[in-house]
Parts: sequence; C-alpha cells; structure tokens
Amino acid sequence: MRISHLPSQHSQTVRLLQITDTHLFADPYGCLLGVNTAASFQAVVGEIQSSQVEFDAIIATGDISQDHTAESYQRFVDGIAHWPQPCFWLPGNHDYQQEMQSILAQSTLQRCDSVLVGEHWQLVVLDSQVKGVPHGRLSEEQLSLLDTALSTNKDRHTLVLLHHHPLPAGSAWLDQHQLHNQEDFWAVVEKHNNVKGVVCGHIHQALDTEHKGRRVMAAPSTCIQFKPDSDDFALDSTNPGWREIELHQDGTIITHVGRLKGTEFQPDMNSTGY
Ligand SMILES: Nc1ncnc2c1ncn2[C@@H]1O[C@@H]2COP(=O)(O)O[C@H]2[C@H]1O
Ligand SMILES: [Fe+2]
Repeated sequence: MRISHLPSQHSQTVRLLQITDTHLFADPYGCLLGVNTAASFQAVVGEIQSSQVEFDAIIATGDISQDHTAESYQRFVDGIAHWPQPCFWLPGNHDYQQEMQSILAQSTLQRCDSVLVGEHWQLVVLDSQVKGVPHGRLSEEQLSLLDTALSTNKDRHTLVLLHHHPLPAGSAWLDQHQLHNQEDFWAVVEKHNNVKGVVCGHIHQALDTEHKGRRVMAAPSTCIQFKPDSDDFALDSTNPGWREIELHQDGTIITHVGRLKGTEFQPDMNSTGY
C-alpha cells in the first residue's frame, strides 16, 4: 500500500480543498458544452485564492482531463503550482492513467492509497475507474485495500475518496454511471465504525447527505454542472465551484461549498450530452 503522511499544522483540525471534474484540454480554448474548462478552472483557483480559503491539502477527485493528453494534466499541475500544499489525486472515468501517473507525479502531487492525516484521521484514496466506460466499479484489490486501511488504522477517523458516486444521485441518466458494485463497497464500510465520510466527484453537483449512516459528499465541477433530480440529461445554471472539508479531531466533519460569482461560465443549456 502506498502510504503518505500529512502532518497536522497549527491546530488539530485538518482542512481539505476538494477540486473535481476539471475536464481540461491540451488546447487552452478547449470547451465542454460551451464552457472553456481551462478558464473556468483558473477562475475557480483565483476565487479560492482571493477569498483566502485556508487548507492543508488538495484532494482532486477525478476527471482532470477531457482529452487524455499530457498537456491537459500539465495544465492542472501548472494551475495549482503556486500552492505549496500537497495534492492527493485519484482517477475518474475520463482520465488516462498512463499520462496521469507520469505528469501528476511532479512537485506536490501524489498518487497514494492512504494518507495518515495528523494524529486522528486517515484518507483512503480509491480507484473506481473501469477503463473506457463512464460507470465505476471497485476491484477486489481496491475493496481489500479499503478493508486493510480501515482495520490497520481502526483508531483513526476515516474519509474515503473515490470518483464515482456510491449511491443513487436521483437522476436516471447519471445513475446508470454510478459505482456499480456499491453493495460491495458499503459491505466493507459497514464492517468498520471508523468511516466518518465518503467524498466523490463525477456528479457535477454539490451533495451532502447521509447513506447507510455515513456522510456522503460531492462537489461542483470546476466547469459544467448537472441539474439535480433530472432523469434526462440536463445542465444546471449554478456556477463552477469547489468544496472545503474540515476534519476535527473528535471525528466531526464541517464542510461547505464555494462557487464563482457572475455569469461568465454559463454552459450551452440546450446541450444534450457529451
Ligand atoms: N446524454 C447523456 N446520456 C448519458 N450519459 C451521458 C450523456 N452525456 C454525457 N454522458 C456521460 O455521462 C458522464 C457523466 O459525467 P462525466 O463527466 O463522467 O462524463 C459524462 C459522459 O461520459
Ligand atoms: Fe466529470
């Protein structure tokens, strides 16, 4: 297992910044359904800076690239390069692992399975990608990695990260692309009492709910947003954004979503998919 450490900083509380579904292209003018994804990503990074969001690490929960190019991954690296904090990342369905592994291994970026966070927490960072299809699945290896991390560090509160949503989000078109073996995932989680939260990307919308007694959160994409509770593909006019997650030493999670202001990154609302 690839294990990283994130020492706790000034206080015992650890603050994470979730950035997800950037869908970047090699082309700086590359657009997804009318939104220039490089520009919206840069705007989100700029807004996080100007609103002085404080965080100890970034978690990038997949779909970093839309075109699988090394340049698109480099664009992500460059976009966060001014931040000295580490970035822990995992692959989404749109990612190309070979390029990811080589480009996202620079400076502060790390692909690891588990992060021991301060004295009280751990992150388990899972790969739910099934090559070439939008839905997710956790392999036996990933399920066993989760099980091992949870039992080895049973005294640490745990936040599990994966790209695909491990519960129905409430939109039929999107739920066909959810984590397909979610019963297997929850069976492992339910064996242990230290999982305090699960964080995913993929659904391009904010979510903060409870499932099987555990907190489940997702963040807006830095580009286009999907309309909640729509059985057919539909975009939402809410702005690109991010999620901030505070991990407290007693196991409490405090979280909120930040978004851009204005109307610069409105997608083509009549799009029917991509
Ligand atoms: N109209 C559609 N119907 C079903 N799936 C779609 C449609 N448009 C896009 N998708 C896929 O659904 C995925 C959901 O989010 P992704 O960013 O992974 O990428 C999306 C596409 O792979
Ligand atoms: Fe996505």
